[in-house]
Parts: sequence; C-alpha cells; structure tokens
Amino acid sequence: MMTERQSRFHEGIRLYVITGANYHPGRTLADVMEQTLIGGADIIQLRDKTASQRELLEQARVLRELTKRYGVPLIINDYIDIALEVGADGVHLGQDDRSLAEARERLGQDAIIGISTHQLLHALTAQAGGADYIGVGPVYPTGTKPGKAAVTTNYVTEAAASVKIPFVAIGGITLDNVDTVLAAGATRVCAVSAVVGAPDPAAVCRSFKEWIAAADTARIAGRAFFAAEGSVIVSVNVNGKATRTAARSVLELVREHGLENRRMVVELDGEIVERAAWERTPIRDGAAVELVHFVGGG
Ligand SMILES: Cc1ncc(COP(=O)(O)OP(=O)(O)O)c(N)n1
Ligand SMILES: Cc1ncsc1CCOP(=O)(O)O
Ligand SMILES: [Mg+2]
Repeated sequence: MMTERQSRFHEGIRLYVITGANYHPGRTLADVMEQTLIGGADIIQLRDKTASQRELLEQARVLRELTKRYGVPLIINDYIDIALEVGADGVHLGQDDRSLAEARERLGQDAIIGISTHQLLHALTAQAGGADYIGVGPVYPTGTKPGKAAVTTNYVTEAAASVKIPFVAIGGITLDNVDTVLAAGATRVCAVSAVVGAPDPAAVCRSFKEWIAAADTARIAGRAFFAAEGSVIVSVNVNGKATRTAARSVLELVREHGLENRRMVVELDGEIVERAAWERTPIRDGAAVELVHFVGGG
C-alpha cells in the first residue's frame, strides 16, 4: 500500500528567519541567531552569498548545534553537500540552483526541500515535484537581493488561492508592511534584514509572531484581516499580557478567548462592561482588558 509522504515542514512553522551576517557587523552569527530563536523563529536558513564553502561549512556546524538545542529545523541555502555534511534538515533551492529531483534523491524523503518561486507556474511545478514548501517573492524590492524584480502582493494572493503546499512570503517584509502581506493571504513570513539587522532580533520575532497570530484569529473567526489603512488590528493588554487582536468589540474579544458562554466579568480600562453592552463597546488600540471568568460552582 502506498502511504503519503509526511512532510517535516509542519503546520507550526510560521516565522522563517534567514541569516544575513552583513546586517550585524560586530555581532556573531550564533548570538544573533540565538536571539531569533528566543523570539520564536520556527525555522532557520543559513544563507551567505559571499562566504567560501569552508566558511559556510563552519557556520553550518555552529547553526546545527544551536538549532538542535532549540528543536528548530535548519535549512541550508543552495548547497546540498553542506546540508548532508552537517546533517541539516534540508535545503532551499532557487530556479537557477540544483534541481529538486537531485536534492530529493541525495537527501531522502525525510528532508525538507524548499523552492523559490516568482510566478504561479513555478509554484505548481515545485508542488508537483514534491517540494515541502515554496518561497513566494520577493514581495517587495529588497537590498538583500538587489535588482530582483518584486512580485508584489498580487502573487501572494494568487499563491494563497492556488497552492496546496505551505508557502512563505519573502522579500522586503518588515513590521511596517507585514499586515499587508498577511492581508494578501500569507500565513507564513520569512525575513532577513528586518530581523537580523535589528538591535533586538528577539523582540522583532515576537512582534512578527503576534501579527501572524492576529491574522490567524481573524481567519478562524471567518473575518477578513485588514491591512493598516482600514485597520481593525489593535494592540491590547489582556489579563496583563500584551497581544494584538482583530476583535472589534468586547463581545468579539470574549469570543476570541472562547469565553462567550462562561460566567464572567469584563473590565475595560478599569470599568466593568455589562454583558448587554459587550457588542456595542469597541476595543480601542492600547486598551487594557481583564477577562475574569469563574471556575466551578458555589
Ligand atoms: C525561503 C527562501 N525563499 C527564497 C530564497 C531565495 O533563493 P534563490 O532564489 O535561490 O536566491 P538565493 O537565496 O540563493 O540568492 C531563499 N533563499 N529562501
Ligand atoms: C533571499 C531572498 N529571496 C527572495 S527575497 C530574498 C531576500 C529577503 O531578505 P529581506 O527580508 O532582507 O528582504
Ligand atoms: Mg539559491
């Protein structure tokens, strides 16, 4: 009996961080990449277009040890040999790199193989060829890949509609435009400069993850996720925890937390909101909310 191949690019992989040593002069690769893992990076790719193969191998060994410690997959850009040598989880290949078939043949069924795509035909070809995920980009022009034409968010929307395997949006994505990329249909985001070039890479990763979670919440609730201009995404403090939400009213926030049918009290900015007013009470940016529910009887 034929069993379907189970990809190791699992559902929980949402924030993909690629190395970019030129963006953090004076800080080591290990230090910066550990910060991204602390901040919640779900997968790491080693990419360095100027290092020698020997230097890359050394970097790959450092990242293999680090990613193992955090239980996160390590992908090597371009080089199947290096992936094999250090026991990486897989490789990422572009349209002009080694082929998907060769990588699968050499790395085996368990390996994670990602393919860069710039149009739907690339995406469908990679999917048919057994890729585990695809890169969709560059969404915006980026100094990390200078001269490469941007595919725009139109391709993100096309991929969301037609591609069945996971895709990561990549290229020029920052905390200032990630809402637009998510609103276009991305559920996974990949970044280099916005993360590794930041003074606090862990904080940037946490913020990316919050945006991704806020878009998930909207999608699960069956609502559109709006980008900044018509934004319904607000930062609120719920029971002392900073979070982002697409909830427009107290009622929606209560629903988001699965508490609608519970005996509970809602406090908004220090004032109790009567249940009858939940639906008409808006959630504003910066609001402090306490959701107090009563456990058990008596
Ligand atoms: C996740 C991800 N997406 C796209 C790329 C780019 O790969 P490629 O087109 O081969 O370009 P280089 O990175 O090799 O310059 C990527 N590396 N990762
Ligand atoms: C490797 C790559 N492939 C498409 S865009 C890109 C670079 C992404 O880097 P940044 O997040 O700094 O724009
Ligand atoms: Mg490449």
